[in-house]
Amino acid sequence: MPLLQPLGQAIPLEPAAVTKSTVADVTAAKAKAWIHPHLEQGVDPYKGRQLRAAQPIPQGEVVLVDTPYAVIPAVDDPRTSDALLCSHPPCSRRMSCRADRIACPQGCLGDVMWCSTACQAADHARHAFECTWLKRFAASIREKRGEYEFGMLWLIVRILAARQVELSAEGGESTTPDDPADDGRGFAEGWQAMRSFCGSEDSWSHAQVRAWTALVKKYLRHGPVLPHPLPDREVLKLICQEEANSFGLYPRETGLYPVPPDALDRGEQFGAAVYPRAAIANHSCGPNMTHKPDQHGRMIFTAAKDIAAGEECCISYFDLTQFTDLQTRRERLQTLFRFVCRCSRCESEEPPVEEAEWLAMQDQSRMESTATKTPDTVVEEARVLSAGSQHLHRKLRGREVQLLAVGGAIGTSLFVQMGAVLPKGGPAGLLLGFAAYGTIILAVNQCFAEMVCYLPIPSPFVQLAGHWVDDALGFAMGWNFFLTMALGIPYEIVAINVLLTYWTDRIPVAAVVVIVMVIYGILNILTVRYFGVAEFYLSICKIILMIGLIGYTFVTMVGGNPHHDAYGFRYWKDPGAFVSYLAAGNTGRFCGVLACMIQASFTMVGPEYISMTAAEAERPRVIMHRAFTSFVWRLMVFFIAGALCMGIVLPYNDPTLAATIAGTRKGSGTGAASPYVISMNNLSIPVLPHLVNLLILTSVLSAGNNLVYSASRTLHGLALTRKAPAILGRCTTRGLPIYAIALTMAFCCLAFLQVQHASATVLNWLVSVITASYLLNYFGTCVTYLHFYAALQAQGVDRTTLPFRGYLQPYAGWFAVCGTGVMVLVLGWEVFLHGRWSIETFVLDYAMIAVFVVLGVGWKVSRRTGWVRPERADLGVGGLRAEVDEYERVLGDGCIASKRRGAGGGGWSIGGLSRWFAWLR
Ligand SMILES: C[S@@+](CC[C@H](N)C(=O)[O-])C[C@H]1O[C@@H](n2cnc3c(N)ncnc32)[C@H](O)[C@@H]1O
Repeated sequence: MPLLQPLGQAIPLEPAAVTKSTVADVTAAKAKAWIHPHLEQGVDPYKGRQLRAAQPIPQGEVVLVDTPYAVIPAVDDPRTSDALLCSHPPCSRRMSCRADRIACPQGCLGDVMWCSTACQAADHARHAFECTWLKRFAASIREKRGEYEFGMLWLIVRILAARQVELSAEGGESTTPDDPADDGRGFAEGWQAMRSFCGSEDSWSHAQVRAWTALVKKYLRHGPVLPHPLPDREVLKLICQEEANSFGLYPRETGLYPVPPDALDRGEQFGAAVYPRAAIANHSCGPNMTHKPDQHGRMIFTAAKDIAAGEECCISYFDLTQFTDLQTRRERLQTLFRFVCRCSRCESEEPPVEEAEWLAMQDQSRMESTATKTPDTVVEEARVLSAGSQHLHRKLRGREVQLLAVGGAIGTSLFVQMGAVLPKGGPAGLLLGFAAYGTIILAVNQCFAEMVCYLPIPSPFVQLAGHWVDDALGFAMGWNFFLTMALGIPYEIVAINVLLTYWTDRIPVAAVVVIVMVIYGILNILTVRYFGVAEFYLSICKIILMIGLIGYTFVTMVGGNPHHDAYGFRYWKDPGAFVSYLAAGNTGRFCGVLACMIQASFTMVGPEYISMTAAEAERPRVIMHRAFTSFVWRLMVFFIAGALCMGIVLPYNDPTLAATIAGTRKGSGTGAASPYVISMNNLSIPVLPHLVNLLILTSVLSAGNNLVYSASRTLHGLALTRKAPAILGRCTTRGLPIYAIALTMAFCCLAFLQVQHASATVLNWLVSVITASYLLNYFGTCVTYLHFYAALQAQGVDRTTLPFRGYLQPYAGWFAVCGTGVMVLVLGWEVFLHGRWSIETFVLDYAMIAVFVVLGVGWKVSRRTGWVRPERADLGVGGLRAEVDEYERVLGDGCIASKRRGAGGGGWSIGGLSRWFAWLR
């Protein structure tokens, strides 16, 4: 909805608040519109008409006073309301419930009142036009459609009434379109001005236009109840224009910028109106005019700063005290006004061009299908594609989401790192540890799924924590997520070094780190154009590699190896299935399984990767639903099967594995960290170990590059939402968030730790810190879920109406909170055992908890953020849910899908590979 806010929320306010207008000295109370002599009209190629200063206008001067063409009150209960407005438009004064008020003798509607008999008499002809309509429809529209739609329809009826009055004054003759009733400066008046308003059917979504068409047919058709001359189509156009141009009337001024720290919001809406001249003002998030209605409903624009000659004069369409960061402002404008703001403030805060390149790259893969679409289809798609996605484009299909999510979730840890706990747990301990942690990640997945399917928006778990629990939790989770990725970069660099030593250990460690840093720097600074395409292929490689390794295990265990040794489950018997780790007997076995569970909490990830694609999924609820239900099972197969295979191909006491973990052996070949590669060498298999090592190496290299990109953009996003220093939001002229990239790249330096310490030791350090970050992210998300669940209950929302309903909730949520909470607490359990205290291990395992708490508490105290009570939680997240609902409804009608099918669109078409991955639906 545009300037008119939902009327049902209107609450009477103190009349004194409006009477403090400063314009009294500019024009007498009964005066008509007044335009500053230096104000003129212009045209902007993107925004359309605009107001601008022909000559300077000093701060504090009134720029425009405009009288409403039509105005309605926003009323809860007319008997007690102080928000009633005198129905005679030129008066439109606000009336207290204690004042004498004259009601309609026909009793058409309680909201219709006049302040005096003179106003009633003067308004006779105009009111006669609406009276029958109000009597006939007002109550039923209010009841069936709600206050908001009633307000909109009534405003249209009042516009038609004003037109009728004009026509009778003109003796029934309409002014011709070529006869603009303006004042010599191009400012049209009356109906003529109304018809020049922007806003047509094309500006609104298909579903919205259909809904309005139905309203026109039912309530606004010309006839005896509503004797106007316009055909339905013209009335529909009028609605589109009214929605794009009407003003909400608020007691305090809108648009003071920069917003003073102690600024009040603009108060409760008491009415809505359309103004012939004021509607020409465009929006700016850093406006140079404030606006406020006076006690006669006239709209007053005042210069909030000195306005230079030639400068555009803008107001703010929403309350700047409430919508502060780029994302929420954009969301607001998109939801209510359906345009992307091009003001200088937004442009300076815009995300870097690189992000646009990443999106454009995704577009490339669809060019084939787009080329065959009709212009209609493209327009239709463009109209709805960004719904709820906050300006990301909804273009990813099911299998692309699956591939990107699988690709993000499997990598170094599954191929290499898991082997580190085989000597601690043994093959059965490894399998059990992964299966046990699997139950926790399943519960975590249930929580992610229910919330993300409900609100598939960008970075959902970070945004929703801020909206539904406390902004401080959102802040801590945002930074924690950044750190998870940033610390992952040196982890990948160290892993590259370890994998390289398979071929040679002659390259100095520092040289490897520097070379990789240079590669990442160049790739991230020069271009990201081919980044997504590369990720797509690499994800496929990773999946093929994992399937290949499972196949390798099966083939070799049944004797398909150069030794013709059908070793089967031999290593489960010799040296054994379990290891008694750190203690004898069952206690030791339990400790072994626990160590494997902790490794699993580093390796088994996934729900967050699905969530990160939510805002770009084409049919978000269908795709997310499918992805969450099927993907985790598929992933569990990879992880559980991976744990099983690792325990089959290698005995837990393999000397090469032990030496690699300890970092004690030198010499070519000993850095073959992957248990699979070690096993291939043990079986004297030629070539294959080199190939597998190479494949692992490329996937690790790409993972690090991906992390530099994602972490720097997350940091940039935090800066734009004022959750990080503003300098990190700055971009180069090419739109590169250079400071965010620089800070992210600084984390690479941690990889230099290998110069002093064994690579395996550094890997373990980083794994400890990152594992804590992962777990804290899950913990925060599951806490958010429990709040979401409580809010649904408190607000009477039936969970059966949700797009995804998790099993066993809220118990699964509690299990996930407890499971991840306990895992975070036991991460460093070994140091508490007798004789194993190590300050270094303790700090590495628990530092992230301290960071998380300090971040959250610091933000809470400094920003005085509030804990959101379930009954007050905004489940719609500022209209985003409604946007997604509408988008899904349009898709449900087959609007896009059928047109695409008709156009022969074929999904992700890189080399036709998607056909081979059809099973990833
Ligand atoms: C109330 S009208 C303003 C006058 C309008 N430019 C005209 O030609 O009549 C609102 C419309 O102006 C455009 N607009 C206003 N502010 C804008 C901005 N900051 N960026 C882009 N478009 C804007 C949008 O199309 C919006 O729907």
